[in-house]
Amino acid sequence: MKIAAIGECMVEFAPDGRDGWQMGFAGDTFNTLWTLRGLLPSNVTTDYVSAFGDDEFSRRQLAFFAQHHVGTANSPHIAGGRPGLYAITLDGAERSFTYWRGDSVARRLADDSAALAGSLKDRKLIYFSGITLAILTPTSRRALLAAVTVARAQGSLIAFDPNYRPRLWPDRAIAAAAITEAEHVADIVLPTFDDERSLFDDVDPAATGRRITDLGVRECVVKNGGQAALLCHDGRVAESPARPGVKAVDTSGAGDAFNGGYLAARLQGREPADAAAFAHRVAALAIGVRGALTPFSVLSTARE
Ligand SMILES: O=C(O)C(=O)C[C@H](O)[C@H](O)CO
Repeated sequence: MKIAAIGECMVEFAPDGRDGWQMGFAGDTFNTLWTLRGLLPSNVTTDYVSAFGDDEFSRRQLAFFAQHHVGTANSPHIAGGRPGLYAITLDGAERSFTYWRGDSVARRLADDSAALAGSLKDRKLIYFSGITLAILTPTSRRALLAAVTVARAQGSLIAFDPNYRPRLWPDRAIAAAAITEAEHVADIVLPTFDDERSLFDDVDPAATGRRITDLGVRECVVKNGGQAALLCHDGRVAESPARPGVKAVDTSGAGDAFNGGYLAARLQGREPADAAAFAHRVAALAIGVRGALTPFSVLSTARE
């Protein structure tokens, strides 16, 4: 089995708990792919599709990928390019992000459409997000959606998290239009209710689920922080309760880890309700560690 995620992995500065920072690598779609890598058998080919630079930070990033058996398929490696950077600040365990990513090399991930098509070929699962869309020019965004559409027609399962980050978009209407367009080519949509409320004025998770399934999406799980997620599948709607009494250290990447847990379980043939319960368990592990990535040794404790 071959899976891929498309997007931007940045250099991450996460609070180290002693008034300093620890450096790592993270980015929403990478966090989800990482979770899949940690949960799925080692013979699953796992590629992160992006664009990479050639500076010291790019070299370290690629070494980090290689060390964890994450490939880069046909992603372009661009001379002079460098990764974006973000820092996590915490208010208690609740995270917020500061970015330095205006000229990050990942913005060029769809410039070479032949390379992109090659990277997406023969994938069981392709995962991308609203952040992937937000970092691209309108032309590159069209190229990306065209490539995903072709891959879907050839049999890939497409999963998408709208992951709305207002600061990355020129305005709300452009974000709403691009995200809705992506949902039209997705089989599984994994939104977070707070994002959807601020982008689409949804009144509750049920409204989010309805709006997305009305587009023809067969499977949608609306995450809602520490509360129950809403599972909409084949016309049925059910709540998936969150785990009680989870102690949070850093909520960064919780939704991404949930997505990774959900998709890993679905790829292994588990039913949506079972997959969502598993995903809550994985997300609970993710918020117990600093930074957006959960070590594989911790992820392995999510399995029964
Ligand atoms: O906000 C982004 O663009 C990121 O990818 C940083 C974080 O790792 C991610 O948002 C966590 O969900």
